[in-house]
Amino acid sequence: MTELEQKNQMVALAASLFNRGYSVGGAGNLSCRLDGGRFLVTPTGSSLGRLTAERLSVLDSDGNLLAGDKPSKESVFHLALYRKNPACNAIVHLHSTYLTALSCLQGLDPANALKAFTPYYVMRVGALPVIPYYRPGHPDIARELEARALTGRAFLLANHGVVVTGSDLTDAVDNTEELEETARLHFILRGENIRYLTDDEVNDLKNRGK
Ligand SMILES: O=C(CO)COP(=O)(O)O
Ligand SMILES: [Zn+2]
Repeated sequence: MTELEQKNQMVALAASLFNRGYSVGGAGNLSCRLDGGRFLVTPTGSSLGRLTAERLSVLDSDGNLLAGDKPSKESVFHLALYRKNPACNAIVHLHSTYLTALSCLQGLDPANALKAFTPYYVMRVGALPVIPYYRPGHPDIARELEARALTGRAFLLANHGVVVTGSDLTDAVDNTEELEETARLHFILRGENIRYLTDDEVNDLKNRGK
């Protein structure tokens, strides 16, 4: 894909998320790797529904702005995840409704906030570790994510939202949609007697991939 195609893809996927209610206002940010060790990040304060290719931020690996508007205040944690995990090529951060609701609950298992009850959750995400609360843009979010970068594909930011990685931007978006749907089902099924997948069933899915 050319750089312009990557930019146009980010604009289109962000608009698709916005138009289906996965983000509201100026919340959330997306990023992906570009060639030459550079990164494409959504500008700070921008609505995911109204991005333009020319204004997307292009950063070097130290976070210096090479082109476009001022980058997301969360670009520090995006860059930390890329630095630590070479398999991560794209990141989606959202305040989507059901995952954010989940992030506000007391007593979540810090190792996994969502126990598996459907196969696609296991195949795309697997587990959802919880990062303690820090204000948006706080540098310690990057430190916490970096420490867990190799242990999973998605992370719940307490009282804030979610961070989801992928092998490319469409993969990261697909992982995010699957995860948000799983959180929605979690709330729909609250109070019901759920049959969770067994450890054997989960391991069988992990060995097969997507
Ligand atoms: O979700 C956000 C902060 O956590 C949005 O911040 P930015 O507008 O700087 O990307
Ligand atoms: Zn946020």
